[in-house]
Amino acid sequence: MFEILTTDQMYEADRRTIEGGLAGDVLMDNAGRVVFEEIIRHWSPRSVSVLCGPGNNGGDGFVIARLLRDAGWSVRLGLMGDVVSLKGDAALHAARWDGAVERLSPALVVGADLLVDCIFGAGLAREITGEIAELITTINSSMASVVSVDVPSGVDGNSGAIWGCGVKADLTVTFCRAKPGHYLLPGRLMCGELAIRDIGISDQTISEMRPNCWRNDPVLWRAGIHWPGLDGHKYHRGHLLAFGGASMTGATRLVARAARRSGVGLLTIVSDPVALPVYASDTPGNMTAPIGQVESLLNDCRHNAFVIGPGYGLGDDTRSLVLKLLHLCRSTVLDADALTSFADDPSTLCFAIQGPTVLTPHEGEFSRLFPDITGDKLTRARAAAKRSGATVLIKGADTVIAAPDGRAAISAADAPWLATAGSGDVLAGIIGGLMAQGMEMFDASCMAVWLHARSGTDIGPGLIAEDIPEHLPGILRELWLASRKKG
Ligand SMILES: NC(=O)C1=CN([C@@H]2O[C@H](COP(=O)(O)OP(=O)(O)OC[C@H]3O[C@@H](n4cnc5c(N)ncnc54)[C@H](O)[C@@H]3O)[C@@H](O)[C@H]2O)[C@@H](O)CC1
Ligand SMILES: [K+]
Repeated sequence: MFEILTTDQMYEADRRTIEGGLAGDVLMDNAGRVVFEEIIRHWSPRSVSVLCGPGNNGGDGFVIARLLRDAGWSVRLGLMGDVVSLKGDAALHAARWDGAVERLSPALVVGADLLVDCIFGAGLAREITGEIAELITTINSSMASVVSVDVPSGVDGNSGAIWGCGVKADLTVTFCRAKPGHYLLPGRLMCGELAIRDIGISDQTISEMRPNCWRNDPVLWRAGIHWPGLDGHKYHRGHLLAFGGASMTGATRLVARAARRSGVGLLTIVSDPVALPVYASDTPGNMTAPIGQVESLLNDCRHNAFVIGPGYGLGDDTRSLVLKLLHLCRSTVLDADALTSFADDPSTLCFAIQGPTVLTPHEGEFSRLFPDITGDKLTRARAAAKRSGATVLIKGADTVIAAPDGRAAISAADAPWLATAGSGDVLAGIIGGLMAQGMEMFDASCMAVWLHARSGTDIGPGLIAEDIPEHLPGILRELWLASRKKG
């Protein structure tokens, strides 16, 4: 259930399922039935208005209305357009509804305790205007609970964008697999609780769609974790070089702490000599080295991973050091100043990326580096990954991680507490720490985002960035114990 399908993939899965022998009207009946089940699971009987659009999303509404009425609920149904204009399975299920069909209007909202939003689903293709826009405004300002079918009407299933206006749901019931728009902002904010329900489309049909986008979950990357063996040596767990700024020392101290908590064997902070005492006194396990020794440090290939950018400072020196690191083709995480230093010349950065490299921009850094790449976050992350050859992670409440080969994951975590100073530095440190231990760049990025988000939800209000590394051992222990049980 972790795959995320585009609306076209979902249409194709429906088509193949129907071709495989499950009639379309049965599929629609199944769809309506799972929504009905979710409704009776969430609410006791009350007065319901089912709001149906002109397509198959509306067709689902006729099934839901029938099942609710058969269960004894008081149901009104409104339809956009005429019943005679309905086609295919929607027409068939409309014929099975023998209650009244009202005109779809704000009048249906009055007196209803529950609204079932079946206006538009995957077929929404243009801006919502006029009467339907007014209806949506009325829905959103009513006191009634709202269930959206497939997607909240107005939300684009592929991008999460809103076509003019959108229904704000308490519960969204979607079928088979989620779509990007369920997790990408602003769509995600419109969904409320998300229920993903099986309607009879097989797992095999889904795998034939070759999905390459997932909700970020341990299932994706847990097999790629490099747990130390009993005979493990610290050098088997990598030696990360974290490049520290001369004045903003807090950022790299957080990078270092997070990398070490993620399990890296050794860590050296390399910085201007002026700041070394600060780094050296931070915690006894950190090693330090002056930037003047960088050549000899880099000649030692046991230094197998680098993190540079947080608090490092902008400019030519940063740029040339980054290019020197990239030339070595070792695991490299570029964040903050290491990215912004290339704002005037992003193609030089992209050209230099040959080895396993992760870029971790927030939205501002992303647009400075890839000003011509537009669209939703998933599309942009994929385009930037393809162009640069790096794994690109665009941070935010809906963090997207994209690999150059097109694979992508979207974080579905609910951790607003992570929006705090230093949180991004910690994330860069975890990624670097996992890559130093040998984890593949996409897996390491996904795992780091997940650990970071889990820490955010576990710690909750009051979280400061310093808390996150300290929280990692408990979560890692859970993952480790789970891996031993499976083995
Ligand atoms: N066999 C299938 O394909 C299944 C489809 N199902 C449902 O079918 C839905 C998709 O159905 P459709 O492809 O018919 O699409 P929709 O029902 O989402 O909407 C398409 C209709 O809305 C109109 N429309 C689109 N944007 C509009 C706008 N801004 N203003 C006014 N009219 C607009 C289109 O002209 C078209 O008539 C899914 O979301 C799901 O709910 C489910 O029943 C499961 C099975
Ligand atoms: K809908």
